[in-house]
Amino acid sequence: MRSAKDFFAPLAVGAPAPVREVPARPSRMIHFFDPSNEKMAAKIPSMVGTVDVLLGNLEDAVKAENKEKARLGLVEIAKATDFGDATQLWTRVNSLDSPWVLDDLTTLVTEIGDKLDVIMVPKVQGPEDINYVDRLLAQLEARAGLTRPILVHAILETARGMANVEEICGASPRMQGISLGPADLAADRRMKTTRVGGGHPGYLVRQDPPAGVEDAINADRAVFQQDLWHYTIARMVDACAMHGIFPYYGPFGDIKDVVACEDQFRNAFLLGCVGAWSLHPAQIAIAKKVFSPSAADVAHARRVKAAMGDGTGAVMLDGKMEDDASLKQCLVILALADQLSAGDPELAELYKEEAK
Ligand SMILES: CC(C)(COP(=O)(O)OP(=O)(O)OC[C@H]1O[C@@H](n2cnc3c(N)ncnc32)[C@H](O)[C@@H]1OP(=O)(O)O)[C@@H](O)C(=O)NCCC(=O)NCCSC(=O)C[C@](C)(O)C(=O)O
Ligand SMILES: [Mg+2]
Repeated sequence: MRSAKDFFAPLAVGAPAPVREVPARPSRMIHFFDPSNEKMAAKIPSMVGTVDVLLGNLEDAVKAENKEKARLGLVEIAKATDFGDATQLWTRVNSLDSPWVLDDLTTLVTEIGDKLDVIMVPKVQGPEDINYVDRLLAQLEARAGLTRPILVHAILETARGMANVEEICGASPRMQGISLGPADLAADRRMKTTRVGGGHPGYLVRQDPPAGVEDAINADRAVFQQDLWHYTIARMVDACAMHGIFPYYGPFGDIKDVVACEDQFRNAFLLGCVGAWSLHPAQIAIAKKVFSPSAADVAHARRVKAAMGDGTGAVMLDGKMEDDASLKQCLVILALADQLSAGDPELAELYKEEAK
């Protein structure tokens, strides 16, 4: 067991000191691209400033024969691109049991460690996986002479990872957040779906048989599709909140179904997630819309704040009781609105106009 006193000590001589608090930077959409795909890679420099996070993916969805090309392609893009303040650069390395991950980490940290904000680690099973990456990153950061630590993001995509999610979140001060990996998690749990995220028409609740009708069992009865991911996302959100790190919905594979994508993203937003992945340019605007509070919510939060004075007691507003706890929810919305509008003049204008 590591002593609490040592938790914030660097894990290698010469490595930068770990962060005490994970920086809360906008990350409404983590935009995935394959650096070995020349057409896709060519678009990346022009996307800087239009997305919160650009993520060079080296793992699944990159062909085995392209793993090295993807790694070197990411190095080239990172060296040639100024990401500015508005866009972060992340990567997803190959899984820890793969033949590629050691070279992924060694090459990326030593070549472009100063440009990389976060390394996403797939298929994390428990805190031991984070401990391994934590020490290795410290050694590589020291070798590269980095002055700020690279943060780590875990993907929740195994049943064991799910069972250990609290320990994973608390395994290192580098832990920045967790994303749901619904496709691998479904396979590992032996769920009987064949999709990348989203719902399923077979997972439903049916209205009771109507009374006083012949053959009531077979009568027309409304069905309500249920959310397959509710338990998983809610547990992930609690684990992240408990450790002061950020939860994210992951990918929505039905690129053409922009309506259901928006619904899935919004469920995650309402439950506490700060962002989702965009796999295709069409999903960027959806994530931006969903993970930025609406102007109406911001205006309402301001009214509650004004009505609540010193923040204690209870008041009536539009027929509803507001008190210390509803004010706290409103302050979450206002803090997010302030954070996002600081880097986005359009949002700043939207929130300002509503306030009038
Ligand atoms: C879905 C695909 C195949 C459709 O690709 P496409 O070329 O067929 O689509 P398109 O509509 O024809 O593309 C239009 C234009 O957009 C470009 N484009 C297309 N996508 C992007 C992009 N992401 N970034 C930048 N540009 C992009 C594309 O190159 C094209 O350019 P063009 O107009 O010049 O011809 C493609 O979008 C893609 O490969 N996206 C990334 C997929 C990916 O990263 N998957 C892995 C993450 S999900 C996952 O791993 C699961 C998880 C968590 O592990 C677990 O649940 O277990
Ligand atoms: Mg996966």
